[in-house]
Amino acid sequence: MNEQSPASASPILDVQHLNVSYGAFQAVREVSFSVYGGEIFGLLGPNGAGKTSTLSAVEGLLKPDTGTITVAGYDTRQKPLHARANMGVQLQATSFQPELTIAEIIRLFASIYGVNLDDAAVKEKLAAIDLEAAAGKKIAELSGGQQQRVSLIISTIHNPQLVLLDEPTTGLDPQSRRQLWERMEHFRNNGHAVLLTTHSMEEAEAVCDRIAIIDHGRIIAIDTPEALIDKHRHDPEVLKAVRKGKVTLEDVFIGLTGTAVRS
Ligand SMILES: Nc1ncnc2c1ncn2[C@@H]1O[C@H](COP(=O)(O)OP(=O)(O)OP(=O)(O)O)[C@@H](O)[C@H]1O
Repeated sequence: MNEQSPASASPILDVQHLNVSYGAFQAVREVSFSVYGGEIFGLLGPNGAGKTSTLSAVEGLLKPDTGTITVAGYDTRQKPLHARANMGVQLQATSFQPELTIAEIIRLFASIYGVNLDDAAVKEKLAAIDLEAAAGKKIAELSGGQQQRVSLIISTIHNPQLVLLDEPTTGLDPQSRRQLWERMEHFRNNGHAVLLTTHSMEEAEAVCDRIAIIDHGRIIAIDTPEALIDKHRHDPEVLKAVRKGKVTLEDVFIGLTGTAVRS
């Protein structure tokens, strides 16, 4: 497995031997991976594989049974506030105050993070995602894609080293999806680390520098999308999954995780 990234020597996110349970059910089993600065890392897996549980443990929303997680060198259990200050988490539109305008919401979150944003800075942030005209609107007045873009601005308002995105492009049209990809690439190119979950193999191939495939709570492969395709292109199960002659990441994914629909 390609555990090392050439981008940077010490990881911004380091997850080691993570185990997460809900009562007697173990959802995450011995999951270990690292995400480096200058890298977009994708967590892929069938429904119920344990992706959101892993992300929630990183975010500090649920307590792992065992394992260590460090963000920018801070252990999330020993130094939760330091770790939290170095990560940006994408919130759902329902988390935003419905009575406030977009500009007010951005200013509110900026003040929570101790970031001073004047009118011009808010305008600049909105302009960067083509939402200048939405400054005076309420969140419910925006489309799903526009809401996702606002959410991304807010999650990165404190310039965190790590950005965590749980299925950030689900339901977006190709234009909105590409704009979000560009924002992710912008963070990556500025040395930040991006961790995202996705069910889109096309997305993983297009933007992820490395991916981990997780199934039944365990990581079964970590590598660049290209290396995974190369390594598994002759596997019988992958060849069975090929649809139009050319082996894709989705064929490899199906080859490795099987065709059974998860309950
Ligand atoms: N709060 C909970 N209580 C009990 N079981 C849970 C809870 N949250 C998740 N699970 C179970 O843990 C397993 C992993 O769920 P998780 O949401 O992490 O998967 P996922 O890979 O994000 O799935 P999806 O792609 O469907 O979002 C699933 O079997 C799920 O039913």
